[in-house]
Amino acid sequence: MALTPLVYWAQRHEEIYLRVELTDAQNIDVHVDENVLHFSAQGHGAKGQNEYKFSLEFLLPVKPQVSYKSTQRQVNITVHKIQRGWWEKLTVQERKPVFLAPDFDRWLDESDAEMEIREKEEKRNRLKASRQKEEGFVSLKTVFLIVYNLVQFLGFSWIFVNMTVRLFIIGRDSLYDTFHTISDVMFFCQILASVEVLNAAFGVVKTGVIPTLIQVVGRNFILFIIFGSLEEMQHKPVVFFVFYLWSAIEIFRYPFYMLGCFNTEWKTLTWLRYTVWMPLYPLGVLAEAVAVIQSIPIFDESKLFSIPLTKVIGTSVSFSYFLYIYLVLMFLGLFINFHHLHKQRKRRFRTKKRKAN
Ligand SMILES: CCCCCCCCCCCCC[C@@H](O)CC(=O)SCCNC(=O)CCNC(=O)[C@H](O)C(C)(C)COP(=O)(O)OP(=O)(O)OC[C@H]1O[C@@H](n2cnc3c(N)ncnc32)[C@H](O)[C@@H]1OP(=O)(O)O
Repeated sequence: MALTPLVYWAQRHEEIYLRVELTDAQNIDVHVDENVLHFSAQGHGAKGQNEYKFSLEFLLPVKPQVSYKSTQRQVNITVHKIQRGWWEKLTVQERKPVFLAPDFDRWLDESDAEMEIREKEEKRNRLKASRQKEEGFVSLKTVFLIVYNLVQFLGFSWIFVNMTVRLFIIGRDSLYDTFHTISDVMFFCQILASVEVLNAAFGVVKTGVIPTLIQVVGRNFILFIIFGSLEEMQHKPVVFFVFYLWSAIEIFRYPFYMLGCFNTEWKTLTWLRYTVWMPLYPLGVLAEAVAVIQSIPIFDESKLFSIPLTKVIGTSVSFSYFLYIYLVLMFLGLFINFHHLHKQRKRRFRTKKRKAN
């Protein structure tokens, strides 16, 4: 004989929740027919293992589609009201069916339910607003990076093309006045490159702060201290080699970054960005080392940046001591950045290969 299970109910403005107390329910049949919910299942209820059944005629119209979920301990049924609203009671009968009781775990009165809706809506709005803010930030960041990379690309392209054309037209003589023709743009690009350290530090781009700092500080030291402060250095051919090697990588690196901002890739450019540094980096460090070595006697003679000591010792510490230390640091910097670039190259080509598989 079919028995009636215990049924607990609660409501929201749009739904009715029913909890049927049956463990390990099987052969469950739940449907709504002419606004009456019919339930039948086999399971373990108040009267042991048996077949359990019940019907409920709802107070107001509900949608015929019902959803239910059976767990080890109970069957949870959700019925959707056709019209949003708060019901005074669940069924049309005058007297509440004996097997039916409020589900106090889910029970809310009308004002609590409204509060719940409002809270949900507020949460949704907050989530939407934060997503919009994030999207706004992402697009602002992308515009900033595009402009930055474009300016650097134009600057370094101007340097590279200008030096190449001058080498072809003037020949070897062009090596001696590189600083006077190129340095203004180089100063501009290298000062601007300091932004890259901030980008790395604040997570604007996914890269390490140390390699970027080494790159920016290293180049600016050569540009401002070695070339910028010693007029004697400015006419030396080493300026040409340093500037040429610096700009030769940047004419690939910045357009590569720019395409990345548009989520686009040009394979040849990617290959050039992650390959050309291999010969250029050691050559660049070598050229910078030559410039530092050439500047040592000039600093010794001019005593520029030397540290005066007290009269007792009667001498000063030449800046060249710092330059010897710097030469060691340069090769340490070369090692760190070579390793970093090698890692970036492997990561780039490994992920590419994995995507292709
Ligand atoms: C701590 C104080 C130290 C004092 C040190 C004194 C010692 C100095 C020694 C100095 C030696 C320097 C010698 C040097 O000047 C010589 C030369 O430059 S010779 C010429 C050859 N040089 C080069 O090839 C190096 C060029 N430079 C670089 O590659 C970078 O500056 C470097 C930081 C070294 C490496 O770049 P990065 O880490 O950024 O690698 P990725 O390009 O793979 O980028 C990583 C991801 O970030 C995205 N990204 C980076 N920047 C941007 C950007 N501006 N816009 C958009 N996106 C960017 C990039 O797309 C990568 O993302 P994803 O992987 O998702 O694609």
